[in-house]
Amino acid sequence: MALFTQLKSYQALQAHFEQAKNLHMRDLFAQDPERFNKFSAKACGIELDYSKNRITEETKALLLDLAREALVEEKRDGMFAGARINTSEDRAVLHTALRNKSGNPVLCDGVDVMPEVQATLAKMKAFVNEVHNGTRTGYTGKKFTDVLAIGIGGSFLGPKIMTEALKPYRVDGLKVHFVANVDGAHIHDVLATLPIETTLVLMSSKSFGTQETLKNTETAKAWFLENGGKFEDIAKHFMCVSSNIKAATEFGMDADNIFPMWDWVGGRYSLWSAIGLPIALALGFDNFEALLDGAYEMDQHFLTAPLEENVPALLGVLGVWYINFFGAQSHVLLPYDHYLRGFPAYVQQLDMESNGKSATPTGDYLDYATGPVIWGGEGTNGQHAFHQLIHQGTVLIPADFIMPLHSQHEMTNHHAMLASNCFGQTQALMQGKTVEQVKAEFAGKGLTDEEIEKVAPQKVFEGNKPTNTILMEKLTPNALGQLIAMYEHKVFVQGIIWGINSFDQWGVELGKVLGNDVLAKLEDSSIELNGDSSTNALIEKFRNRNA
Ligand SMILES: O=P(O)(O)OC[C@H]1O[C@](O)(CO)[C@@H](O)[C@@H]1O
Repeated sequence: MALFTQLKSYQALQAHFEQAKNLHMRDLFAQDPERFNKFSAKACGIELDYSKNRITEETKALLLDLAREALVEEKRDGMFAGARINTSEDRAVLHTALRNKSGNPVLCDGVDVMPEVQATLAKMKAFVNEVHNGTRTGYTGKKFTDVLAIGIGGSFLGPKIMTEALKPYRVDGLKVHFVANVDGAHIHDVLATLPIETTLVLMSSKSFGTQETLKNTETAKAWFLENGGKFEDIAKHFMCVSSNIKAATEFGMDADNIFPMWDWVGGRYSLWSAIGLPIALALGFDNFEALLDGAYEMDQHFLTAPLEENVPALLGVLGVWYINFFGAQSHVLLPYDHYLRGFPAYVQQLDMESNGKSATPTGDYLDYATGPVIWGGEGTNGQHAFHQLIHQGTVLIPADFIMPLHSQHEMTNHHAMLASNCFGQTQALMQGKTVEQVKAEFAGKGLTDEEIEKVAPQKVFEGNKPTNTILMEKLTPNALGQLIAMYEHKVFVQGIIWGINSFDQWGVELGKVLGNDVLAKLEDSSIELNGDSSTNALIEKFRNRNA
């Protein structure tokens, strides 16, 4: 397969870019009252307004040619059908099977994975219901009141952020707490609030080999044993989710307390598996099912909608337009919903761990940009902080504004005010403010021409800043499932266009290996310091910190 920049459609886009880069969206809107209708699309419950992008109909057609030439549709079908597209780990990529509601089999190496998926969902459901109705209790027979969920990365962000996002749907009587960081401060503070007799510890680690998670679980176990729990009570209080059943059993997990997952589920795509148990415990199994249903609906849209109306595909190619032609290096997510405030951090792992790559699966180094820096924060707070740079800074930052039309709490006029800020921001970013408008504002204020000349450029907004507005009726479990799956598929589309493997994460490995080497040296001062002078000096400082 040719590299992205060698594709015919890439060359066509490059030629088109030379004139498209000079267009201003202000003019494009003025010329065409139908622009919103032409550049908006619907995917199940999600509506995408992408009219405030620096594109024409020709740009859209050329970008979709690029997606077609890169074989996005064929590779999408391959992923859903269990092709081993994660080549460096020789794995299929089948998170979509975890929410497959079609009743059809999904084959991985000729074996249908659906019976195992369904059996695990049934086990999760039974477990969640037993915890909720009190038939599964702690060692003193009392109903569980708290869950301590331990995990990191994909075994933490999804469960934590989605539990937060769906706060209004939480069941009463069971609090879910998360610990990820190996900084002892995190688990210290959480354990201090937990009652031993009624706390369930749920450890999530696909590999069962992640240092932080193992350490935090050992600490939780020690806390349990030191505060009244007995060794024989551990099985009542400690559960885990892992694809490494052997390591989990060796660690002391009771075989019945292990929820399986599979190597064809990537960590950052795993909240749909038993990794999502904290979500199900916090919200009830029906709400977890609704999250899966929403993702399934988005899967169907991604699989069947023509690219011209395919929301994840459109988001994907628009990102490529800014990254590879305009040179954008970051992309900002701005949820105008307090409960979605953690969502940018979720998409940050999803996108950056997937597409932060610089070589192809066939061994070519890339000479073009791939995944951008993903960042963001909740609106309206960001408007009073970092939006300044998006409006008037020197770098181009495409933005996704995410806005539910209904609030979870219809407080007087709050929601109209929130929406007005969201829509007003995208309008300001698009149209900007010309120097003529600025000068007209000075008229009659008694300023000299010289003073006006000095101040005016600082008040000019260039505008022409691209934004997508992503609307949904309300942030329900179903809508959230759709939203997450939409971003998963956007990331997939971009990875295919760039010709990279979006499903491995070798970039995190070196740090883990060197971290273990350093730990040995910190714990045993007889080990010779044979690294670079900086790392040696830092280790020395730590070794001597009590001297
Ligand atoms: O679930 P595990 O195996 O503990 O891994 C946790 C996380 O670590 C990573 O490998 C990154 O360090 C992520 O991809 C993964 O989600």
